[in-house]
Amino acid sequence: MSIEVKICGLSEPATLEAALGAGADLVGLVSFPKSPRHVSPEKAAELAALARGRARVALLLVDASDDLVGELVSATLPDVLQLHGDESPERAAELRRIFGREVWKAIPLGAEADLAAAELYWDAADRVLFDARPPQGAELPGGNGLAFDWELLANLDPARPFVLSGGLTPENVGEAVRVARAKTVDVSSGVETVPGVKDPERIAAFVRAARAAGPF
Ligand SMILES: O=C(O)c1ccccc1NCC(=O)[C@H](O)[C@H](O)COP(=O)(O)O
Repeated sequence: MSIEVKICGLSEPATLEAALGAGADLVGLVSFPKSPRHVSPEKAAELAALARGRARVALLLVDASDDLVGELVSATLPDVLQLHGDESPERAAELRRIFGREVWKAIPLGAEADLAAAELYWDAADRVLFDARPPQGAELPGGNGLAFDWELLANLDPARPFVLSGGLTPENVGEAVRVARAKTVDVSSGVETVPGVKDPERIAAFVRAARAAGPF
């Protein structure tokens, strides 16, 4: 099975097309106003329509209300709700039940002890997305371009459906996949020239490098 690739934080039709053309399996649309990748419901609807039938669409949410989730789901018809805030297992399960979408829960990893949090979500969510724990006081809960020690995942039950994320780049994704034994990878900063500006060549290079790394 080839490595599944998600390109996150797409905000313009041209770079979304670049991700689709590169063969991304999923595209991520961020709804978080503090993010340089934030898109309005209208822009998200435009981008999701371009992706439909060509890649799955993940909606990035941070402790969003039912009203906001409902507005965004109606606008984008996403395949995945990725929860990147402090959503509890109960909230994750509730959103999955209400909106009938796959739910991925982001778990910040800084040390081995952080893995325990993932155990709470394997039933409540469809996948756990391991991302680097942001520094204290960071503006963003994700999209920081920070990597964690991939060895932390080396002993994870390979049957667990997880996504490897955090500080990945075209240059390091191969090693990351092999060390973490990841089947799915996710990137945002590593395919940008400046925060929020995706680079088509780096997107293509990332997809190529990820595909070349698997299957292991
Ligand atoms: O990307 C953002 O700006 C963002 C903002 C708020 C919550 C989540 C966000 N991104 C979530 C993602 O899935 C990113 O791809 C993931 O955190 C990895 O980011 P990076 O380390 O920049 O590749």
